[in-house]
Amino acid sequence: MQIVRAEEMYEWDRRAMDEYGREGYILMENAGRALAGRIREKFPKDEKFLVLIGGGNNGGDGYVIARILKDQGFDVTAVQVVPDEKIEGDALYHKNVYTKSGYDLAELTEQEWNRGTVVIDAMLGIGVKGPLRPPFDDLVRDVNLYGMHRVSIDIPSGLPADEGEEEFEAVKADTTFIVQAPKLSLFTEHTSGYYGEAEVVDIGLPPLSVTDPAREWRAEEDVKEGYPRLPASAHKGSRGKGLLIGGAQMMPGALVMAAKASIRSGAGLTTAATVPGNIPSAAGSLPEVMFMGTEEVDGVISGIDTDSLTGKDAVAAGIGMGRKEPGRAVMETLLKETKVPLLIDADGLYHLRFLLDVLKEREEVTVVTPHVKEMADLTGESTGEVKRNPFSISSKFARDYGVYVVLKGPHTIITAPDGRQIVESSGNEGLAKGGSGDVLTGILLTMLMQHEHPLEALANGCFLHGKSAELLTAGERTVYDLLPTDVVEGLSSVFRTYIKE
Ligand SMILES: NC(=O)C1=CN([C@@H]2O[C@H](COP(=O)(O)OP(=O)(O)OC[C@H]3O[C@@H](n4cnc5c(N)ncnc54)[C@H](OP(=O)(O)O)[C@@H]3O)[C@@H](O)[C@H]2O)[C@@H](O)CC1
Ligand SMILES: Nc1ncnc2c1ncn2[C@@H]1O[C@H](COP(=O)(O)OP(=O)(O)O)[C@@H](O)[C@H]1O
Ligand SMILES: [K+]
Repeated sequence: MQIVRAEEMYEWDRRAMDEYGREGYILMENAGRALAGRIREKFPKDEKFLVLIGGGNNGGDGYVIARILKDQGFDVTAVQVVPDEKIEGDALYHKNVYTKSGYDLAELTEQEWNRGTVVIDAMLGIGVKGPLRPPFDDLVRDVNLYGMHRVSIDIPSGLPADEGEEEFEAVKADTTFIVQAPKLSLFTEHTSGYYGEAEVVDIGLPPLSVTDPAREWRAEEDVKEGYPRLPASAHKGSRGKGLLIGGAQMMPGALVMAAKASIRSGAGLTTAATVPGNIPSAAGSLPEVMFMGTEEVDGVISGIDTDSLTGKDAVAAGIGMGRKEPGRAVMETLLKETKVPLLIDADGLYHLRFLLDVLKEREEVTVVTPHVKEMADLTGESTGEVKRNPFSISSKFARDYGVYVVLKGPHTIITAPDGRQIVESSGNEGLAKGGSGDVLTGILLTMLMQHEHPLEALANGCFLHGKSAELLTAGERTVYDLLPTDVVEGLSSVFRTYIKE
């Protein structure tokens, strides 16, 4: 499903009209009808609806919804919250249809606020600009104040559609029925909560690609389709030989979790390279994994035998590695000498910020997997800026350095060097625990070895990781007690439910 900026949504609508011969008022009828259909399915007939209608096309959708719900016998009070001269074009057409149907408009009184049980917010859509002007400033506050179930049409009124906006006041919706395609603000941290439960409603616009390069929200079905099959003739070489490098003396756990995740997610053979002191205990808990000692200074990795890179299908480095000086040279060697896909995570990202010129020179596939803070450190932006602009900041970094970026969070944004983006939303707050990222690294290492296209590999890996958490917390675990090691074990159910033929 395409994710759009406001201007791309307008472009989609414009092309539907200008190039595909669809009339604007018919598109609005279709939109309102589809939205009313979802409202009807969601709410019982004894609800009392208060429809608030603004002065643009969002209000036009509101007129259609109010009419259709009334046609079908629902208890609806409709209020136009702007003066008559503000209603124009397709919205005016539908206002006329509404009034010719014999339906009234009401004044917004205390009584109406108290009578309604569901408020339909069709005041402002993606056309909102700047701080709210009267009467919307008070109306938005009132909608949030009264105890009705709040249903926003397309977008909670006042909320920006795109990323980047810092100051706004908006309806805090319980439910948002998004028109045709999700907007960027559904995925950014400071705005996504305003949508409440969000559902995208297909209003029947012709399928046109309006985002270039593509920006896509992953659906579960896409995962199965793009997942490489495991033939009966598979052997360990064909499933991938991976190398994981990390783990300082005080941090052996990260590497153990990543290695376990790597073999559980299907790697043929995983080798873990770490400081020699960690090997006896780690090897005891992971009999399927091969271990290799690195050079060591002060308990951290200070060098790696580059022969160990030969014969590998992918390499992941940086987890639990520590931030001491010797790590930087190790990362530099890896960037220069790894001729297969190289994934860099955690402390590896810390060192990477001093090696950006080396990164730029590197020609083979490189993946970085930062969370927001690591992304901020890599780019020199503040964490606030990264949170507000995750799409554009990821995209710029990916293009500038020719890398794949996995910006982790509740909605993980995966960007290819050409700017294509996939949003993976599986997972839940149970994953907000030290070690979740290490598990993801192990899974992604395996995915990179088994998929033809890195973008697909990364999206599928994030799906396995997130879905494992979801399935576990739907069953025996809760978001409170879920452990990263559980997520590794939970991979079996994800494969059984979503991947297996
Ligand atoms: N066209 C499409 O692609 C499709 C559009 N569709 C639907 O149309 C919606 C977009 O409609 P839109 O473009 O008419 O804008 P919209 O959100 O109604 O706002 C404009 C109104 O808001 C006002 N206003 C703005 N800022 C304000 C502020 N700060 N404070 C106060 N007022 C402010 C502005 O007032 P003005 O500046 O003119 O005084 C004007 O009256 C979209 O969300 C979806 O629901 C779908 O049906 C199908 C595809
Ligand atoms: N609230 C959340 N909802 C969904 N996924 C989450 C949430 N919090 C964290 N995650 C996921 O958990 C992982 C955490 O990675 P990271 O921040 O590197 O953790 P750590 O460094 O502690 O291992 C990422 O894949 C991220 O997408
Ligand atoms: K709205």
